[in-house]
Amino acid sequence: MSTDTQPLDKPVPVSGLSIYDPVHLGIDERGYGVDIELIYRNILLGGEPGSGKSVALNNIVAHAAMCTDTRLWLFDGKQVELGLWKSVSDVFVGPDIDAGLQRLQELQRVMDWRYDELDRVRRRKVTQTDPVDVIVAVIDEIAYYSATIGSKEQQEKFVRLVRDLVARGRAAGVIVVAATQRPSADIIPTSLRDLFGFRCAFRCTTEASSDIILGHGWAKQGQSATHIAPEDRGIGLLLAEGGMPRRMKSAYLSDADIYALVDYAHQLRTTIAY
Ligand SMILES: Nc1ncnc2c1ncn2[C@@H]1O[C@H](COP(=O)(O)OP(=O)(O)OP(=O)(O)O)[C@@H](O)[C@H]1O
Repeated sequence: MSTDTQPLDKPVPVSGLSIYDPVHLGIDERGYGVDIELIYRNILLGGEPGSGKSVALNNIVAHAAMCTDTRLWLFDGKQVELGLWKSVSDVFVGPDIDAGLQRLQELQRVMDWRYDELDRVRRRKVTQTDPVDVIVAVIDEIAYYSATIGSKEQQEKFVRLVRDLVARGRAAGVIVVAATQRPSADIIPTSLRDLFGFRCAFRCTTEASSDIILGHGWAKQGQSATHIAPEDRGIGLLLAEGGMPRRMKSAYLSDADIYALVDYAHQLRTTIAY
């Protein structure tokens, strides 16, 4: 008889991931896994409605939720895209610009405080051995806060705060993951786009909008998300700083998968003090 079964009254041991581990996004055209090193980076995802941004985001959120060294801050204007993760998030902001601004300002203060601490101990960045949790801030959909709800002043403030977090957050352990279904110059100005180390363009209707996500000139070189067929949901061009866009298909997590992952993340976050 096997002796390695767990008595039912004993908690099942769980172990978590780290945000310093590569994050699995999907597979490329040759069938190789697409994993990204998100630590010290930010990622922007864009594409037309229904092109697969939220499915891709869920992979990143799933990884972050499984991490015992990560805080999850979710900003979801539609509430339901990231809503399944709400119970394991540390902060969840719905369609409320005041709450969005308040939380971003809080995050900015955390970042500034961390830089003061780094400066005090003469260090450049937080590392895995520091007793500091990385904060992953996921914003879906960025245009909802920057162009749809609130006053113009509030929208501009939201963009200013996001820009500052994307520009300065990385070394302080603040990672921004942002998605938009409106890849236009007013929503994603070049100065903001260029701060994202990873950019992923899902299907776009124009070469201009594909370039707004990936960077100017890629469409002319044949790298355009307009080439992705409308029925190819979940396929995108992933660009890593300094590289070539890589065609990939994101991994798909069904709602049932997400429920199971949320349960697991819940167990992790309540049994492992972090
Ligand atoms: N990687 C994938 N594998 C299989 N199906 C996918 C994949 N990505 C997307 N889909 C399908 O496409 C649908 C739309 O995807 P998703 O919700 O991610 O789009 P979106 O770009 O976030 O849309 P919106 O901008 O309207 O929020 C999904 O519900 C799913 O059926």
